[in-house]
Amino acid sequence: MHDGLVLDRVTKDFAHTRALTELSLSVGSGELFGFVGGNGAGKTTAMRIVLGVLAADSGEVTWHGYPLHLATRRRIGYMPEERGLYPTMGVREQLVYLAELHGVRRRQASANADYWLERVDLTAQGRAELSTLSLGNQQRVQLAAALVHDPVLLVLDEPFSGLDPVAIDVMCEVLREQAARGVPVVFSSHQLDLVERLCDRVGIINDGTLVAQGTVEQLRTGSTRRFLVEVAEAQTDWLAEVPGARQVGATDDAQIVELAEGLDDQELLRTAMGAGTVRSFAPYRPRLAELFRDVVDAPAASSNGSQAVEAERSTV
Ligand SMILES: Nc1ncnc2c1ncn2[C@@H]1O[C@H](COP(=O)(O)OP(=O)(O)OP(=O)(O)O)[C@@H](O)[C@H]1O
Repeated sequence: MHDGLVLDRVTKDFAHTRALTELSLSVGSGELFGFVGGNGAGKTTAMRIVLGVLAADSGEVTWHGYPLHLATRRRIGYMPEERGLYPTMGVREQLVYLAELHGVRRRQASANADYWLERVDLTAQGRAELSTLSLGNQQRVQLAAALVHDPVLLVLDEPFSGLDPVAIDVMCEVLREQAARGVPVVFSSHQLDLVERLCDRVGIINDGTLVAQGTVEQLRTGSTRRFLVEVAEAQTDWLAEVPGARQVGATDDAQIVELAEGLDDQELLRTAMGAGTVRSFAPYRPRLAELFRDVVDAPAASSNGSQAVEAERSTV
């Protein structure tokens, strides 16, 4: 049995599109899981299936080892991409209403609404109609709405979009806090620097298929075919002496070298040492943004999602 949320080989077709193909991922208790993928990759569809807004064509969603039923779904804190609050209703009034809708008693609902309004720094706007708030502040209300009923699971669709830097910090703090309380937190984002900073684990989805899943560390160290090589006073074009090696990038001081499959990295090192003074030689650890581009640009990697998932690392 797996604790927390599990999606097991979830597939979803729309009329002319396969949105998800055997998507499997898990988010354990207290884990912050970042869900990244290009536009139309299938993130929102997967989240809607977790929420029960959409039904999967096949596959299963479980919670602590059992099918996710309505009572648990009511206890999910959800921030939908299309932000579904009531524009003409007062801010505080709707937070209380939403908490009650999720089964919280009136007195507690009021206390929770006040608490979350303060946390997102909107106490002064509590009586205002939602639509009179700026978009970023409406987004802060969305966060409060996702949390006002003390959720057991948080599912947030692009929670950071449109937030100012202060609100981003508040969001990060709140997500970390919720995870520390044991709540599994899954959120999608295109801000990969934030995902990298914040998440325990990351899943990369491309065209409805999960192409990599693992800790940021696992993903970054996964591509051992690339090396950072710094050779001082090197003869020009020393790399040409190593068959199957090519430069794919550079930093200020070093070359990023990719070795073809099956070639010996020590051969690369020996040639580098013969060419000049080797100041550094290490596996190259790409940033998440770079990994993402590589994974999304590689058609072969995306065509076999299950293999990539089992490997728990990027295939690039
Ligand atoms: N209700 C729908 N009817 C038909 N096709 C849909 C529907 N909802 C989503 N799709 C299609 O399913 C695919 C996945 O869309 P989805 O919204 O899940 O992607 P996403 O990863 O959330 O993208 P974005 O980052 O742009 O929000 C897309 O090809 C989309 O056009």
